[in-house]
Amino acid sequence: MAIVLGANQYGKAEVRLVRVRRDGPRHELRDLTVGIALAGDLAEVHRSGDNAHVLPTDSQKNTVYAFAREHGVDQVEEFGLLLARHFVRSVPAISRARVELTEHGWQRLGPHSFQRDGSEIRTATVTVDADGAVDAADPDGATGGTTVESGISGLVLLNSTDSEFRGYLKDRYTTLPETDDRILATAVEARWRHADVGPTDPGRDWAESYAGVRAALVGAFVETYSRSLQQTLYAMGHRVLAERPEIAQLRLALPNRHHLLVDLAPFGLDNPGEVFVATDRPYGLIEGTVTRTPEDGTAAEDGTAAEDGTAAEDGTAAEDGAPAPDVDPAGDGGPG
Ligand SMILES: O=c1[nH]c(=O)c2[nH]c(=O)[nH]c2[nH]1
Repeated sequence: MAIVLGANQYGKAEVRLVRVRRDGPRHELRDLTVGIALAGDLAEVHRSGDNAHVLPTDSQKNTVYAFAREHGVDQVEEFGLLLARHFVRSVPAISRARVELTEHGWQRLGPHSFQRDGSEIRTATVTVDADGAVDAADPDGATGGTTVESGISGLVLLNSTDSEFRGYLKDRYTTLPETDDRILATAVEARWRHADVGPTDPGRDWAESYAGVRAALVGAFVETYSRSLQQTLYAMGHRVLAERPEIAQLRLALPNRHHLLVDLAPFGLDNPGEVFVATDRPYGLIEGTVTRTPEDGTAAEDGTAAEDGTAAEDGTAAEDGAPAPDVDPAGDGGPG
């Protein structure tokens, strides 16, 4: 029985980049964490230690900083495409580059003063393979080889009413009381894939798209009378796909940040939905993908539609499926 090298990739993780634009007295700040993973013809370094095909991860890190200086940093998707295309085009052994970007927000306090935003972060994962790295001047009609997935994490939302949970299945272990009025709170973890990003597609308005998706998610959460967080999840995903034609698919992971009504009777007090304990664990975790039905209508309608969780066969780790929620020890959750 032969022993062979399987999937492999390598790169620099968690490159911390802060870019200040000082064109005038009013500075602009971008704060990113960038991860790079390169895959391709890398068998020899694993077998014999021959490094001829290996661009050092140190060089990859330097490229991030150099590109930030040379090209600036505006939209994370754009910066990711720049880097991913660069590695596939310039390193002969590399046939696929995955660049993961996380943007940490800062609010302006003054012309050169900023306050770090709360837990909300914007993300992008850009993957380019050889088809996606064709010469910009001569794309030859190619459209494959590039995927851009944008996302948001840590968007904490709360409705203090218009949420109920009742009529659920009960077995001998069910103790949860039904409720027709509860707090519904979650920290939205969403990832969405942009449709048809071609190999030379430079021209999207990523900022407008991100703002639009975020607004659709928030709008649907706020406006949906919720009978379950599952219903709210689907309403959020549905709103995004209905309003944003550029989005092909969206995955959501919604932790149910349980808020339990405190029993104040021992103190001779009533509690008409006013005093809650926000529990942090365990918490319900509601996950789902919302996608477009193909023209032939073959998509499963029973919630079993493919989730892109299939193993990649190109020597790279599969990374899809519903996004993992931010498991923040300080986060909320609970049994209710
Ligand atoms: O919206 C909810 N969905 C559930 O599946 C569930 N399960 C539970 O205990 N509470 C809730 N709430």
